[in-house]
Amino acid sequence: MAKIESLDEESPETDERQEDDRQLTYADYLHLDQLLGAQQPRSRPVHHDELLFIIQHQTSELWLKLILHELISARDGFRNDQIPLALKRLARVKHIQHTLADQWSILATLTPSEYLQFRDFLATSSGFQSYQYRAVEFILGNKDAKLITGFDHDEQASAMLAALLNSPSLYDEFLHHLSRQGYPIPTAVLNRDPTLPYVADDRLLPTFKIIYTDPQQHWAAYETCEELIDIEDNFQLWRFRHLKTVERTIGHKVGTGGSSGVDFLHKALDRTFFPELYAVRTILEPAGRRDG
Ligand code: HEM
Ligand SMILES: N[C@@H](CC(=O)c1ccccc1NC=O)C(=O)O
Repeated sequence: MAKIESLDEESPETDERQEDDRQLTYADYLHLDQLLGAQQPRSRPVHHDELLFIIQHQTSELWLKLILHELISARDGFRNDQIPLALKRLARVKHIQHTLADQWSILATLTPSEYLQFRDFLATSSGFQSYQYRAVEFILGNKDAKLITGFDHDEQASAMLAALLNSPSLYDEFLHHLSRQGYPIPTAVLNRDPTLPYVADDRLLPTFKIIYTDPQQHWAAYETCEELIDIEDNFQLWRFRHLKTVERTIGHKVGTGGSSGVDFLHKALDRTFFPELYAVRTILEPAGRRDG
């Protein structure tokens, strides 16, 4: 993951760093000059509300960066059978997701009339080109190799997306973990091509039914399944709030990214990352009526 793991690549030797530390200020540490210099409205004359639009997106990208960092670590946790660590990571992801969902109310103060006054200056740029958003979708299992080609001009983004496309998703690693714990997981699921979108497999349902029918006996697996459901639930809330914000701002106009806009975003709501965790709800029965 080029972007994530290169954070300390350029750390100076210890002596040099101690020298620097004596003068380190708040602004230095946080690179505020770069951070606060990165809001550059394109509208002319500059429209008052473009700053809101830019900051809403930049803060979203910062939180997406942290979500990705935590999800990669959670996936490692599953891979190494470290469930408490994975759950710790997912707990933080859920808090960030709440912040991201709540933050839509700030953008909702942007009226259609205001947005239209600077929308043309955005030209063909679109949230569709957010590679960190795509990376989060990939690690959660919503893979689509076609979507990588849009980032050919950005070597680091392409490398990160290719790495995530070609490696198992969070859910793939969870299923491998369950298999190592002795839960029956079909070989076809364990050996699936990780570059393809995950496809629901009903043969997993008996395993999840066992876990959900007797949580006390299967607590770690049960708790983890529910954490994953929370993550998907929160993700869907973000998608829904995005859709409703888009609807109140541009109605059914086509998007700057060339899509149909609201209708396109509506279809994304049908995507599920963990299909069997939802499907198991339908086949659950009250305790005492356990047929297996
Ligand atoms: C008034 C504000 C916004 C409007 C009108 C808007 C509109 C749209 C539209 C129409 C699309 C479909 C692609 C296209 O044709 O452009 C889209 C996609 C997208 N937008 Fe926004 N958006 C807004 C704010 C945001 C914000 C704040 C974010 C945060 C990062 C965001 C992230 C995304 C992402 C990630 C996609 C791709 C979704 C997918 O592929 O499933 N958008 N947006
Ligand atoms: N797709 C939006 C434009 C838009 O929202 C946007 C433009 C540039 C950077 C981020 C954006 N946000 C989400 O799509 C539109 O059609 O108005």
